[in-house]
Amino acid sequence: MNHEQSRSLYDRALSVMPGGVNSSVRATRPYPFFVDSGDGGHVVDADGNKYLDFVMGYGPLLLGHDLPKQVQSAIQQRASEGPMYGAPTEVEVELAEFVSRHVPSVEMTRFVNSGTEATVSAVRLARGYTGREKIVVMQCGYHGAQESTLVEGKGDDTSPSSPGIPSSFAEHTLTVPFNDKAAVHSVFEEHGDDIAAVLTEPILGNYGIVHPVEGFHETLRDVTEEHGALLIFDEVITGFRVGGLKCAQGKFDIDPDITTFGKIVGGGFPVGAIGGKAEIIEQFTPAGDVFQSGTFSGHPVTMAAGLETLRYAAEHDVYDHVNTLGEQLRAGLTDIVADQAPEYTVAGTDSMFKVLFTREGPDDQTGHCEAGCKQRPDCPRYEYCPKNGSDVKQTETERWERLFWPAMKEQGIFLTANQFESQFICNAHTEEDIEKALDAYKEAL
Ligand SMILES: Cc1ncc(COP(=O)(O)O)c(C=O)c1O
Ligand SMILES: N[C@H](C=O)CCC(=O)O
Repeated sequence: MNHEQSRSLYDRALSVMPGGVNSSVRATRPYPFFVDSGDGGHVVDADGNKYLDFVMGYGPLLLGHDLPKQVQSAIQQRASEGPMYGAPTEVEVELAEFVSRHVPSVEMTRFVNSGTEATVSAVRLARGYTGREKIVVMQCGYHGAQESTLVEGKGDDTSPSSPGIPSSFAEHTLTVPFNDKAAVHSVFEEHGDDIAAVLTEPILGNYGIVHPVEGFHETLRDVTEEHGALLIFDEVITGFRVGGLKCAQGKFDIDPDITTFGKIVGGGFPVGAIGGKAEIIEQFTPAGDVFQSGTFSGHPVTMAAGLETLRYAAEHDVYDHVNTLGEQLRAGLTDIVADQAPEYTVAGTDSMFKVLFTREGPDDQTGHCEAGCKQRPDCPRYEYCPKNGSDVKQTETERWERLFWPAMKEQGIFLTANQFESQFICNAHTEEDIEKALDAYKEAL
């Protein structure tokens, strides 16, 4: 493959943008390919190379790159009527109504501009509502580029995970390993009266994919209720992808107090949202006194893109299609892995998937999971499946980034270069695409 144009664009980018990119995960080695255009389930780079795309913008593109006519027209119509006004519009109300109709726990929604903004506001809201300061997050969970959750360490021994964040932020953030019910009980025994909320992704999608073990979310729900704390589900990735329009909370039958959304709910445009029980969401200004505001919030073009994307998904068999392809791909990967790299783990559900380069360590802590890593107790390798972010951290990152990812790229398959990020299937993908991907995995593995 020729990459001359990308190489030269990267050289230009490096002199005007830090690291040559606007989000760190895009800085692939030795240099990223620059995208010229999207085409259904594919992207085409500046040198004319075409890749089968399983990054899908890191999740927002449920329908793929060619938006259906009804979505395109709604976006163009809104943009042609002036992009935004600093006054409310009907389309915001319609999207909030749609979310309330479909997502079991959501009565009211505040729209913002990114997943990060949504989790920042959700944490502030939980603190304002409960009058408490501490939050509990999962080790290796990701909630965007926000001060309160960029922490490392265990329990109450936490520190910021990036320079530039005062340690006083981390003082208020406690961590537990995902899926560790005992750690959840113990953090609440010690700090229960000070904890405003537990914030978790329902499925770890940024250090994973890691599925919840049976009863983990129920434990979070029970313990938070018992101690007067809130349960916040960060559905920025899983929202309107896992569990269809009901989201992951519908699939797992859990009733969080607050849910954060992003990605798909904006139909490919910058978005975030905080939804939940009216009594809680109404604490946001101007209805309540927890300050929340934003020039671009509820942007009409974004709202139109999100609404028409979700309407399209509701009216067509989008979830059936992407979930069926997901099953097909995970089943094929499970066979390939069993044959060629039995220590690796195939993870995912619905239209999310990942092959984790788990190792058969000296104490045999990780290993290939025959049931597609859904943490099913009947899986013969249940005990070896990664249960939390630390298990995933033990995987062979260098092998993924230096050998596997380039080998897939050379075969025209675009995966996330960072091995911890999820891969996504979109409505434009076909069975032939899945077959092509499986052939490439077989070759590259
Ligand atoms: C679970 C989760 N929460 C929050 C965020 C932050 O969203 P954004 O990148 O739109 O700020 C992301 C992804 O970036 C995410 O995966
Ligand atoms: N981990 C992030 C979201 O899921 C990756 C997207 C980004 O920050 O560019």
